[in-house]
Amino acid sequence: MFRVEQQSLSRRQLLQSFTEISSTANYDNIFFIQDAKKITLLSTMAPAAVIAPSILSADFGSLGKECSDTIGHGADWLHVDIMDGHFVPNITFGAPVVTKIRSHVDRPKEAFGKGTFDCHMMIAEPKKWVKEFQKAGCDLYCFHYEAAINSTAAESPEATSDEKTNPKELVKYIHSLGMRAGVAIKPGTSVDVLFDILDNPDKDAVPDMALVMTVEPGFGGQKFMPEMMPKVQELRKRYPELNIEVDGGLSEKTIDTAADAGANVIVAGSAVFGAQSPADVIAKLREAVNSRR
Ligand SMILES: O=C(CO)[C@@H](O)[C@H](O)COP(=O)(O)O
Repeated sequence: MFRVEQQSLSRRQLLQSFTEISSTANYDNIFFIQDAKKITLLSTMAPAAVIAPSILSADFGSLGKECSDTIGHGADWLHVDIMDGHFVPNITFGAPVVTKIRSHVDRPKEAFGKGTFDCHMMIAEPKKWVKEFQKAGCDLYCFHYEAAINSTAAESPEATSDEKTNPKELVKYIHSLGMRAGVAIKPGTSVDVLFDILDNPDKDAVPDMALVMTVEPGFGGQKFMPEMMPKVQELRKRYPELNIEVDGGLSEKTIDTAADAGANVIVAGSAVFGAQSPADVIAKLREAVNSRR
């Protein structure tokens, strides 16, 4: 008869026999299925910190160099804010600029590796631009739930469609083009909308990351909204291994609140690009997250 058991004292020794487990595993969150003969590991560890500076706060006059310098300062990913002036009241840049800056940063060697371009698509028609951004070198295409459900399912800027975009189908489409997928929610959107998307038994349709906005999307340098933390806590409770990204107002002052709630992917624009030592800020943000694993 199988039973699920949470080990206490012997947990660490037990885990050391699983050679594939890293020595930094969070031993508190590990569950096993155990019977007389065998013990099977069910769940490993909370995901490690990922620091993703938002290049919205970089010097756009030398964006390529800003990107390579930021990776050199220890950033894991670059958070690339794409704004269309419709979904948000600001405009940044499109795929041609992403193509140019991509050549300044080595492509990640593995999924979610160093150099990942985390494209945060604050655009009204997310399905239309998937192929363009894939060609430009985007690794992780993160669209807004609110934009998807209010937009059409046309697959290119030239195409038209009356059909509405289904977020699950959009995730599948992004995956089919070899990218990772993220789904973002604005401050006014309930976290509940993500559960149906994340609980899908069709794994191709399940996003690789959830982004909880901690400011209204559109501009850098805004004040962090701690009232968004219950959304992060709920996601972390339900999905211990999910990449949960927070974006807006993250700094050395607010990181503890976000890390306590369970966020592991930290976007920071003005805090990194406005710092005397971006490397120190990146290291402190990372330490705050990893110290809670
Ligand atoms: O998506 C956005 C704004 O819409 C963010 O990525 C900001 O660029 C973050 O900037 P800071 O709040 O960290 O300065």
